Amino acid sequence: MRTASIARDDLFAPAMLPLVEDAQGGARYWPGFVDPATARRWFEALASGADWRQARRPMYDRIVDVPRLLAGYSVVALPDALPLAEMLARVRARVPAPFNAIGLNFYRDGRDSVAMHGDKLHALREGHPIALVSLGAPRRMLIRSTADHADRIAVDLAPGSLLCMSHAMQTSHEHGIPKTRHAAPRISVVFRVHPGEPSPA
Ligand SMILES: O=C(O)CCC(=O)C(=O)O
Ligand SMILES: [Fe+2]
Repeated sequence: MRTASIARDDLFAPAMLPLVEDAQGGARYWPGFVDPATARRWFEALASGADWRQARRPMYDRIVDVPRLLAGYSVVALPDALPLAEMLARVRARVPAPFNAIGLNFYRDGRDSVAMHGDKLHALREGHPIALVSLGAPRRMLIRSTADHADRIAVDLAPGSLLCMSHAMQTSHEHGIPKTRHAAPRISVVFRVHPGEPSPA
């Protein structure tokens, strides 16, 4: 397993780290996408102001809580009280895609997680990437090849970082945030291009 971990104050840290290569840009990671004060301000505003909900899903013969809180917004109806329009503009300046949907995940502690998965292709417009901003405490993401699970990368997603994953990678690879012993709260904000929704100009 390769591990991509970069200290925030590492003067020699690269601005962008390629994690996976493919014809659509693969996975690229910007550890210092925004400054720490901005990342803190975004975290506080979203933690207290987003419309968090506890989703439930069937697992075998039971209904269980999804192990994290979720929120979601269309970019045509962003609440003024949240910094999502500002975040969208910053993300689009780095990753120019017509993002029209924003999904948020709240990992309250180390027990919250997301299982290894590829994002659902029917919910993504062909050819467009996914951009993911991390806020709050760092958490480790695992990325592995769907064909060869031993081919794995671990990246410690830092607050204020941006991870961009190609559309093609949602079938060639899986990603997830495993449970961990100790973790302070983290929010991830995921920008996607949904097929059925209007896109901004
Ligand atoms: O929280 C993360 O960094 C990953 C979230 C994710 O994979 C998803 O929302 O599909
Ligand atoms: Fe995902």
